[in-house]
Formats: sequence, structure tokens, C-alpha cells
Amino acid sequence: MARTEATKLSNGIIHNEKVPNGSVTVSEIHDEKTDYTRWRLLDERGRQTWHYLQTDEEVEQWPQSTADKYHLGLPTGLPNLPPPRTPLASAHNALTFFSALQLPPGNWACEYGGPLFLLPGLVIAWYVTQTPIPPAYAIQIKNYLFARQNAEDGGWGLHIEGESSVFGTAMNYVVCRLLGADAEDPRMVRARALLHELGGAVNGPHWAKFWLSVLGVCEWEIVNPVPPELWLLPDWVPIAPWRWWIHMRAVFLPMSFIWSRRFSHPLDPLTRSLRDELFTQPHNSINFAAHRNSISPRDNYHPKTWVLNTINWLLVNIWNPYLRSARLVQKAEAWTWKLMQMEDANTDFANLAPVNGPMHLLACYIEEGPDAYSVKRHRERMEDFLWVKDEGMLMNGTNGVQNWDTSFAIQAVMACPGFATDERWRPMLTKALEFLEDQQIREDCVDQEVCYRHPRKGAWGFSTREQGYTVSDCTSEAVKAVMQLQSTPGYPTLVSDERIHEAIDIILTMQNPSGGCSSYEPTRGSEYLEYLNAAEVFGRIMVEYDYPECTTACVTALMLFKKLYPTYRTADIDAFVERALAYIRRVQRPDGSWYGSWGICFTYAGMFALEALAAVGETYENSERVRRACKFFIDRQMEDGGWGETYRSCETGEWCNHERSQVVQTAWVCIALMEAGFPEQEPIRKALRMAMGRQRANGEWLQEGIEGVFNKSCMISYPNYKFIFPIKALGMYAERYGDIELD
Ligand SMILES: CC(C)=CCC[C@@H](C)[C@H]1CC[C@@]2(C)C3=C(CC[C@]12C)[C@@]1(C)CC[C@H](O)C(C)(C)[C@@H]1CC3
Repeated sequence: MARTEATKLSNGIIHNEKVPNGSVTVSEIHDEKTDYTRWRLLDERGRQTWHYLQTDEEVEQWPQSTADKYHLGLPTGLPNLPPPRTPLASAHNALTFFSALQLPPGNWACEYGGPLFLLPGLVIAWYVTQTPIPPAYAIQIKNYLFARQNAEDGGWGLHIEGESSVFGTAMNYVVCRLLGADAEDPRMVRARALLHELGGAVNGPHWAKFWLSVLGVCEWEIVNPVPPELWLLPDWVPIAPWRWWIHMRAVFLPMSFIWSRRFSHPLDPLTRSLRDELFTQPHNSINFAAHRNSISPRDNYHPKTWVLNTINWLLVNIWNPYLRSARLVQKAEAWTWKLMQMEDANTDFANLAPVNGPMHLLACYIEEGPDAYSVKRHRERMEDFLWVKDEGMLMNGTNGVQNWDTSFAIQAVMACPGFATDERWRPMLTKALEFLEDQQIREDCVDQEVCYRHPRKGAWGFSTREQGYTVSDCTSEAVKAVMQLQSTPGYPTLVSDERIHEAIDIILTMQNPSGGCSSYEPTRGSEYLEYLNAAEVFGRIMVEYDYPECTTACVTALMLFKKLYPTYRTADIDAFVERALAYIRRVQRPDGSWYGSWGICFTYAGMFALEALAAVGETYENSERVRRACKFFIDRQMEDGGWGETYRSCETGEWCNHERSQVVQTAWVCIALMEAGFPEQEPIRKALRMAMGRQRANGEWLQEGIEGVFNKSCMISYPNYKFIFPIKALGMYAERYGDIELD
């Protein structure tokens, strides 16, 4: 075994430096582990944080819940159930299991991993802001990354199922090193070899170059400009940042501030060593400025356009050296800082998402110093993004899936005849209703026009009320769940009519002139802004687009509302629905399918689109397009009765069959066919038989392929879907055809 020398770093992590001639093999590696019986998930009104208990006393006082055990991959001890013979019995078993995972405030939680570019931002931000990293976190994060290292080449990709890229490999290599991994650990050696094969870190995309410059491993000259001056453009300018998709402008904001300050962590032994490890030539011989546009083909999903390249050239060669006056810089930085403070105030430092969150932490550290309240609060908020599972600790794509999964869970149960009025499920559903009531956003943002925020009073976001961002379909799915429960005998009216009206008012603001709906706001800028897409690794990110999924959610919420409240804004609702349906019809592809942007892929969007059409009475019987849509699915049913497509469908825009059918996608298609009123029962029965066949004796289904996507190229996990959608499909079947045995 090689000899190691331990160095204690400023952040408290013990860092093992292998003496150069040492070598170890994978079989000799004994990674440190944490004690899984000591992890606990705390859910405070939806704010979820994991805690590693230090003493036996604490362990005794705070017992591990079934949900903790399940998420950690420990045996839950949940009992085997009578084998289900009918769809409803299967749904019942599934719900028996799933209900045990409900958290005390009434919501469900789960891992929300997939992207592999989030931890690097967090860990680099922690490191450069001297934030102490608890040893248990360091151990767990490394374990997760090693568990997710691609077996064939030792690298990491953009997401957990993606092929290795410079972005994934360079950045996660850095994370492991910052958390104490040894450069001579064979897994690091392999990752480094691959990175060098791909040309080294100079071939990373813009975000990689940005973070490596922050860390002091690259020179800032390698980073294409991120000028905060853009925030000074008058609002009417077609490229003004307020028009961009909310995630892009939220990232651009702190990034432009940090870029403008050219913050770099002072060199230390570890970063000095990284300067040697990440490149294929000696650090001092690299012409960083010449690598601004270097990028490996594996990372170049959306190559920069000639327009952007020209703008970058002008900024680097003319604007920055000759025209960018100190006064202007100061003004731009002051205004970006003000906008950042508004984002922090409006979210209580939770921030929109895990990319801008760590950047805000760093920006506050730069501007206000290490002891500022803003820095302290941001450090606390970083906890909200972390998740622990059997493989280790990862960073979620948001601060959780609280509202979204809880709304869908309610709707799935509502699809099962008799469940909502069954005493067995009433407490669970009432709790879930209480949670949604608590999470509706009750106030608009302070100075919403100044900080370009869309109205939010009455809305629901994807995760929590604190995060506080209106999302069209999250509002719709939540208000649907609330209306469904509150109109069922035996449930309290927690959300008043007035508050339901407020939600509907918000939904009515979400439609674009096209008739379609986007995610967070109506579209504010032209699709041509995609010419300025500088991220390289993602497609279609610059502005809000229309999505059949979001549009459908709005339509179905409005239709249910109209049924229950037939007098409120009826004309507006009718006009909205008509335009929305025209949009859904227009974007159907000639082969009968719809392309999905938030779930993989055609199976997901098809389910929504057919639900929207069914909501206005357009079904197989009376519509050629619905028949075409059904044919699209029937043609792709697999031998075993299921359906399966891979994430490649999202990337390529063409159906890519999975080698194995997937329970979640099979449920989506069953729901789609039932919504469509597909006249033959056999394909649906066969599909549900397959799903029931994969159900375990305790009622659960095991995790299969990844379910979700964003920005066309990045996949993201929705582990609760394997409960929610099969339950809904089984319930719908029983409702429509009777709860009969399927064979
Ligand atoms: C490129 C950047 C900034 C990465 C950070 C990740 C976010 C952009 C992603 C992670 C989760 C994500 C996919 C999400 C959405 C938008 C983009 C998010 C927030 C939305 C809200 C869009 C509308 C969708 O119908 C749905 C509600 C499913 C998702 C939920 C998650």
C-alpha cells in the first residue's frame, strides 16, 4: 500500500496526499463510510434537510422513520401484502407502501438527482468561501460520485446516464479532490486519463471554465464574457436579460457579478496540484485566452453560433479593453447586486435553483465578507439541495419535489374508485391537502416589476412556498388536486374559494399568443435569442417556449374549475381553452406523437396531450388525430405489453426504443389510451398485467430508467413516478372497465 500524508485543509477536511511513487488497485480501496442508521430527513413545512446524528442519545431521541430507511436503501420492514388479483388491489398495495413514505407535513419527498453539474458548483463555492464541510458530507459525496462514475471509461457525463464529457469529468474530478480524494486513487487516475484523452479541462464548456477560474485553476481569460452591463439595457431592447428564460437570467445574474469582479481563490497546495492534474500541458505554458472557444465534441450539444462568437470577439477585443469604463462597471455591478438582493429577499435566500444558489453564496461572500448574514443564510440554504441515498450524497435539481409530487399523488388516488372516501386513506389525503394549503403562495414579490418577477399570489411552485416561483403546471396540478379533494364528501375546505380564484387568475396569465403555455412565465423574448445561447451543453434554454405538458395542465385545471365554479371568468376560460387546444392540435407531429420536454419523452407528452383533447370531448371515436396518436403508441408496444423509450428520444427528437419496457412509461401510455377512449381493452390489459407482474410483494416497484428531462440534454430522476402513475393507471382502468382480473 502507498504511504499517505494527511494535510488538514482550511475547511476542516483531511486531505490525503499519496506519496508519488505509491499505487493502489481498486480492490484495495476501502472508502470511508458513514453509518446509515444515523441519517435523518427533517421536513419543516416542506423544507427538507438531512442530518447526521453524532451521539447515541440523539439516535435514541430521533428514531429513523420508514421514509428515512426507504430513501437510504435500508430495509423498511414493510410487510408483504396479499397478492393482488385485480388492478385496484394492485393500486391498493402500492398505496399501502407509498403512504408509508408520506412525511409529517403531508408531502412526499424523493431523490431529485440526475444532473452531474450541480455538486461542482456547490463544492467549489463551499471551498472558496471557506465554508466548513462536515466530514460525513465529504465522505458521502465522494461515495456518490464514485458510484456514478462511468464503468467503461472512468468519467462522468452531464447526467447519470450520459456518456462521459469534459464538463462531467473535469468538474466531478475536482469535487472528489476538494473533498479529499487522492490523486493516485486508481479511480481518479482513470478519470484523469480520460480527461486528458478528451483534451483536458480547457475543452470544457463555459460553466466549467467559469468555476475553474473561480477556483483559481484556470485564468479568467479562458472565460467568454459575462458582462453585467447587459442588465443596464433598457427593457425595450429585444435581447435584454429580463426577457430570457428565468433559469438563464437567474444564472447569468450572479455569474456576471462574479465575472466582473474576476474573483479567484488564492492558490493553495491543492489547487496548485489541480493545475497540474487537469491539463495536458504545464499550466504556465497554456495560453488561456486562446482556449475561450475550445470545447470537446462530446460537450458541444449546442455549438455557439457565429453571432455569439462575433459578439464575444467584440467584447474581448474592443469593449473590455477600450470602452468598459470604471463608472459603467460600477453602475452595472451595483444594479446586478441589487437584483441579487431582491432574489435573496424574495426567496429567503433559498434562490430559484441549485445553480444560482451557490453563485449567490459566493457573490455575497465577495461583496459582504465571510461573516455577513447573507453568507450565513446561504450556507444554511445549501442544505436544502442535498439528498442522501444508498449510493451517497447528491445535489437535487431543486430544493425538492414537494408540491409537484404531492399534487400528483392526490390525483392518482382520486383516480381509484372508492379510495378517497375510504377511511383507510382519508388521513393521508387530508394531510396532503393540508400541505398544499400551506404551500400556496399568498403574496406577490416585493417590487415585482423592478425585479421582473411574474405575479405569484395564488400560485404554487414546484417545490415550496419559500422558493416561491410560480410555475404554470405546478399551479394547475395543485389547484386540481385541491379542488378534487375539497369537492369530495368528508374533506375540509382549507383553501377558500377566493384563493382558488387567485390560482385561476394566475393560470389565466400564463398563456402565450400561440395558445400554448410555458413553464414560469409567458414568453418574453424571441426564439432568435437562442443565437446567444452560450451554455453549449443545453438546447432551447434562452427563452420560455410552449409546452404541451404545461398547456394541458392549465386546460384541465380550468375545465375542472369551470365545472365546480360555473360563473367565474367563464368567457376568459373558454377563450383560453379554445386557443390552448388549437395549439395542442397544431404541435402534434404527422406520426401522431407529441414531443415531451419535461419527461421522457413521447410517452409523457402524449399522455398530457390526449388528456387535454379528452377534456373537450375529442376522443378516438370522433377524432382522426386521436386515432393517429393511439396508433403511434400501439405500433410501439413491446412483446411483454409495456412501452419503453430512452432519453435519446429527447436528444434526437426521434423515438428511441428502450431495450426493456418501463413501468412508468407504460403507465403513461395506458393513461393516454384510456383518456383517448381507445376501443380495444387488450393492449391496456396486457400492459397493466406487465406492470402488476413487476410489483413486489410489499406493494412497491423498483427503480428503472430515469424518467425526466430538461433542456433537451439533461436527464433528471422522478422516483415517485413509479408509484404515482401506475396507481393512477390501475385506478383509471378499474373506474372505466370494472375492477376485474386481468387474465
Ligand atoms: C440549467 C440550469 C440552470 C439547471 C438547473 C436545473 C433547473 C433548470 C431544472 C431542474 C428541475 C427542472 C427540470 C424543473 C422545471 C424547470 C427546469 C428545472 C428547474 C419545471 C418546473 C418546468 C415545468 C415542468 O412541467 C416541470 C414542472 C415538470 C418542471 C419541474 C422541474
